[in-house]
Amino acid sequence: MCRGVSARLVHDTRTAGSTSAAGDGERGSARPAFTSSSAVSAHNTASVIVAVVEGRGLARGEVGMASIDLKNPQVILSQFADNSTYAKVVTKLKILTPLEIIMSNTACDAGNATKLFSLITDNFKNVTFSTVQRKYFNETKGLEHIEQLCASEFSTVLMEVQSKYYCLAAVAALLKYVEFIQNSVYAPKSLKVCFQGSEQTAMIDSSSAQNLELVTNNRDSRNRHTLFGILNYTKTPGGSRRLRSNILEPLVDAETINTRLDCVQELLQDEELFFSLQEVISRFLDTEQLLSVLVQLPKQDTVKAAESKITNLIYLKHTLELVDPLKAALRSCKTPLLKAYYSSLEDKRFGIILEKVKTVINDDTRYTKGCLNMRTQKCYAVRPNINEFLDIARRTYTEIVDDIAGMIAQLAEKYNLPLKTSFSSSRGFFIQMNADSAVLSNGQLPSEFTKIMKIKNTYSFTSADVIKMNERCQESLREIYHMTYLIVCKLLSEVYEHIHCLYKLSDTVSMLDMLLSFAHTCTISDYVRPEFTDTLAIKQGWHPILEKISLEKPIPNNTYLTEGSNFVIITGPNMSGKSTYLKQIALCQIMAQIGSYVPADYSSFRIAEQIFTRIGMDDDIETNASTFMKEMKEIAYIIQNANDRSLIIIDELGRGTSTEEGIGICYAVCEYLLSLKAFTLFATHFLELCQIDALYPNVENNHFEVQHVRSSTGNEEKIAYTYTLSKGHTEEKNYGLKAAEVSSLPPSIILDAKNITNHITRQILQRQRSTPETLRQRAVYHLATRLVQTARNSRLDPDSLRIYLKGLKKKYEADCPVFGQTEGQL
Ligand SMILES: Nc1ncnc2c1ncn2[C@@H]1O[C@H](COP(=O)(O)OP(=O)(O)OP(=O)(O)O)[C@@H](O)[C@H]1O
Repeated sequence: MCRGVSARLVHDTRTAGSTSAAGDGERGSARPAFTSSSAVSAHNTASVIVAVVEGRGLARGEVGMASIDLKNPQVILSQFADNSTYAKVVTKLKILTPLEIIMSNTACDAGNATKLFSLITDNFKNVTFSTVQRKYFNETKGLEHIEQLCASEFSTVLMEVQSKYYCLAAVAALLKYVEFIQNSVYAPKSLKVCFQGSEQTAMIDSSSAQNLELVTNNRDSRNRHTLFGILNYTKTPGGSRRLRSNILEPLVDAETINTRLDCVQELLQDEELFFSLQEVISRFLDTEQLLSVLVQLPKQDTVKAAESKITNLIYLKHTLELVDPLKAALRSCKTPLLKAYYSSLEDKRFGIILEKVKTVINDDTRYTKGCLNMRTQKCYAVRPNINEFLDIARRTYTEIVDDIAGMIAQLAEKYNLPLKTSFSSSRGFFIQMNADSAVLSNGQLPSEFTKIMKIKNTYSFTSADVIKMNERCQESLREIYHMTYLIVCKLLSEVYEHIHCLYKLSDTVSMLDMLLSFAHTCTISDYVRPEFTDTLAIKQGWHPILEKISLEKPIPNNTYLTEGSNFVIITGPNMSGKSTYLKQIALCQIMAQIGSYVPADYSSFRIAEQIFTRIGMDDDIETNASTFMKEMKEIAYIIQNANDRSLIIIDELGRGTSTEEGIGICYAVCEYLLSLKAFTLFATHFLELCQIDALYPNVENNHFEVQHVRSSTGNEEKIAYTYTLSKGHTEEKNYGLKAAEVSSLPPSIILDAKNITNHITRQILQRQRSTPETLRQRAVYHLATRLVQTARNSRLDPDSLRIYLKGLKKKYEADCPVFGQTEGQL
């Protein structure tokens, strides 16, 4: 075991289960030198293995990744330059939710872990972590693997990756590792391989995904009150996986998003299409997993491997038989994407495979629920007269099953008890009896019965004879499976060349499932189709998760951000609705960018390339970071990564330090963000910050209104929340003190606090009152930015536009220096 890893594992108090051995890892030789910590994965359903490798020396920071889903035979390669926080690597890994991460042993050589190694092991404490000798990260081998394993329709990926050494090195180690743990190899030309840079999707860092409760609820991980939970009406595992990954990585291409939205619209308008499609889609099994097993060639023929291949052939037949009904459901569709899916189903290979399958498999063999039913289907899957020994073995099996039933009937007669023959995959055949309808002598079952269990009012037990018969039954079943397996393998080898059409099918099914799910959500709540422009405008939008949680519909609010007004400060007393409003905007933006309708009366979005949030949460006890340090880290991350196309949500900043310092930090951060054209929404309790609009005319102040209601006695005043956003900053003063009054603080302290607060407020306001000069600058700025926008929207040719904009800049820069800076890139 690599010392670095073992040291860490002891430190992390994780169980260290080593499987290390030397050797070159070739087939038949000693195992490759893999070192693994056997920490149980938190994600029981996780099935993705990821290999990560980083360049050395000058290439440090260049990261290659390769992942494969054991339930979906798709290899995803990526390579990118990351900064010193390795935010991209961590975000990508969080999205993949790996079962296991593998890295080179040199990443933790002699206890000297690289920064990337430490970051990954710290961030993914519940994920199994393994190291592999560096020699397996071999880019030449990686390229060979891809050439050999990639299905021909995806082979253009070779052009994309042939000079991307790090992702090729990662894939070499990954495939070697999978061969080792699965004891199987992938069939030649069977894998879907694709390259994903980090550009085609919007980036949402992992803490923003957590703040916004995109896929996991912060209080209870099983709670469905997340964006994923409210959008997930999918019927297949593939559809649900697709929805989840889309939420975490929304699209950035408006055209693609609009083609999805067209489909959702058609599904909403055509009820028959919606219901017929939903009915067919819900009959599909996990097509991706099916493909995964079909393309793996076991290195040893075990009964388990045989049984699973037969099951998968039955699933394959079931899946192929759904192609025609799916086509029929899509026949009259109108939108381009649905039409494209319809044409993809016209692929002749579906028919060819099904015909071949039917020459060997009985027509009435199908996927059924219940383990005994499925066992019978597997036994009789192959047509009679293909192998006479198989036919004999099946007759024997039937006789044994009949004998067991006869034997239990005889026992029932002998003891005059209502005995039933039952079956479970773990016990095989056994006896069951309803306790209420049985009369037992001495209240005891006859001594012949063993392994007695009673659950509620049902007894389960067996007898020595039944056990013996079960063994005979298993023996004949093994024979049947073995002979069937040989026939199935021959059949599969004949259909392999056509099997890649299933990649298209699984893609079609998961996408249709996700789009149906979006349409389904709209039938439950009144969502609207979003538009994509240069403006973020939401009319009467509401928080989609709050709508599900609360009994009444949330109070809707408007949002408006545009280039000339791209920074909104939001103020209001505690509990007035600021955080909810901020999260609602980010959630609507994500919903729009995945092709879903959004909770609003009207909505228009500017595509966001990155969505950042800094939302005040409790201290992170786990990482022992103080509130303040956590805030600083999060804000530093935003500053390092934000660009002109970002959406930035900041919910309070500078809380963990003194007020003056807090205001200072907020002010400096705002000024930096104001130098970008990003859309920023900033909620704060520091009312001093609202004065920044005097200097920066692209800043808008909004606040949440509250009302003051007198109690019936007229002695007390209470705050009533309206959750309604209004222009300007809040006029509410000392609401913290009002909250303190309700607490048990002594009245003398509250009185002192009020006096001191009033004094400081007067001083600050005097210093910051707007001068006539700043008011004039604001007016000039508004006029100039409006002129810029009008010119941009006009049909001026690029040269004339450039000259006109230059002229504007020259004319207004002297009167309003801020205009010169913010519109400097005219
Ligand atoms: N638009 C709305 N409609 C109905 N209820 C709302 C709305 N917005 C917020 N609420 C309710 O008010 C509660 C408090 O809202 P929120 O946490 O957003 O306030 P806040 O202003 O951020 O408070 P603080 O400043 O203390 O963080 C929410 O939990 C929610 O139940």
